[in-house]
Amino acid sequence: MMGDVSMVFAAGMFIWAIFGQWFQHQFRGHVEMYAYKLIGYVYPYVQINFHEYHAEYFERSKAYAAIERYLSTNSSNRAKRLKANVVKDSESVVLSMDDHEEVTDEFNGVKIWWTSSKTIPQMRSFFSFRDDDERRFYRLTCHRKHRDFVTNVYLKHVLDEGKAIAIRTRQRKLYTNNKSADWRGYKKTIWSHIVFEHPSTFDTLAMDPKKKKDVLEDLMMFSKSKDYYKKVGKSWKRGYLLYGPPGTGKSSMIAAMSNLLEYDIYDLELASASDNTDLRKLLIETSSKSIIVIEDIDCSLDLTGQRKEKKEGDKEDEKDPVKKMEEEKKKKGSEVTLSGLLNFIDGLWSACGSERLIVFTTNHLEKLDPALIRRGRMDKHIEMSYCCFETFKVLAKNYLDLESHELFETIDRMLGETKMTPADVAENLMPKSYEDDAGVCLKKLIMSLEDENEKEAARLKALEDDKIKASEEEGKKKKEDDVKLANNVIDAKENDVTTNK
Ligand SMILES: Nc1ncnc2c1ncn2[C@@H]1O[C@H](COP(=O)(O)OP(=O)(O)OP(=O)(O)O)[C@@H](O)[C@H]1O
Ligand SMILES: [Mg+2]
Repeated sequence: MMGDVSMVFAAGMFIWAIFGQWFQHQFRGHVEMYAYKLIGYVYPYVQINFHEYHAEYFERSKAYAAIERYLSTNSSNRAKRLKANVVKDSESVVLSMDDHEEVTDEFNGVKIWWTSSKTIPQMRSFFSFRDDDERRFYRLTCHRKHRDFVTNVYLKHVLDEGKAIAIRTRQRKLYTNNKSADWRGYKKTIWSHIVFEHPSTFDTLAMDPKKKKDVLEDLMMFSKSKDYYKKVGKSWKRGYLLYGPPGTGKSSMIAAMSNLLEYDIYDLELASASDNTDLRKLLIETSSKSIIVIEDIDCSLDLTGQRKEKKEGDKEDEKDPVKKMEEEKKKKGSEVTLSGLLNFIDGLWSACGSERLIVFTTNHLEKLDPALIRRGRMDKHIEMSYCCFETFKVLAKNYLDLESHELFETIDRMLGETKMTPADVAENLMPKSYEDDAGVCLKKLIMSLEDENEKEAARLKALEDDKIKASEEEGKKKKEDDVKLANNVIDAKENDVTTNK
């Protein structure tokens, strides 16, 4: 009997030895699970962690960055220990919560606790991409009963606020694709940039008030129409064509647009883009909330010419592919074609970003290919023209702080007769010495206008003289021709007479 018992016991020990570990593991798992459940019943709070880096992404988490911004603005005055950071590319200092600091936020009567923490991994990975492997995270704690409110409403509010703060505090940039400024250390960047600070605004921009209001409303409408564009199935972008003589404020208008909407500017030099693929790469690298500018589009490339050239050369190319290769090799500089540019503006790739303006400027509207400026590509055509009295009044207000003056009437009349660009008017209105008061500046402008008037009159007279001279010469030539013809007829008759004899 004892023998049987000991055998059963030994077998039990044997089975335990084999499965014990497994049982232990399972058992511990169960205990932990129930412990958490128990804590769940007793501990009424929910915690959510937001890590700075996700395992599979090298990029910093956008949510973490947004929370950081939100907390630094909303709670940095409440936290006792702060961390100061100098924002890259700027001189401003941004304060944020220090590690292991806790702040309380209240939203719609709901209390939320935020702590900032970090974990240091036990084993540092051998191939570490980042300098320090500390994993920072923000931990949100809220009451269990507010869980849905916090995850659905509060977090959205935090992320939206964080995004808005980033836009408010960011410095706008002016990018260029000029090749000479292309190299940064070891890494080639397609766009290089400087901080954009241009003082031009819609207040300082002188143009017909009606036109200005129209442009302003158009821009504001665009910036608020995200949902509308989605509804109608259009990508959220808009094309503006600014045309007019040099010095009428086209570039100033672009700066004013950027200042109004707080968009970055990408100044695209078509001649620096080597081909259509390069152009596409440039497009992909632009960010949302930006203005892509191509200045003097008529001079940038002979786009129409290139297209015609290709059409004419097509048959030849088919005949002789070697010749084609040679020609291509010979071609230096940019190979951007009109179709490449059209694709850039509204091809499939152009939809990869959102909230973008594309602005073309030109001095010669008539030189542009109609396909390039049709509505849908260049949705709004804005003419910047010579200075009229309304334009002058804005300039007088800006440059001389003047709303009315006895000389205004004369200037009004003269501007009606003479064409002068706002740039020239502005130059005349600018005081050149400390003694120059408003009256002196206005007189200077009147003198300039008179000069221009005289020049214009002289030009017109010269034109008229040329015309008269040309018609006189034509008349003279006609007379000479008539005489020659008459002489020829007489000669012919005389010849007839002698032969008949
Ligand atoms: N409409 C305007 N309102 C205010 N200032 C203007 C205006 N037009 C020109 N100016 C002044 O003249 C200068 C030149 O203007 P701007 O560079 O904007 O002209 P543009 O139309 O871009 O000329 P271009 O065709 O040669 O590029 C600006 O610095 C600005 O001070
Ligand atoms: Mg310009």
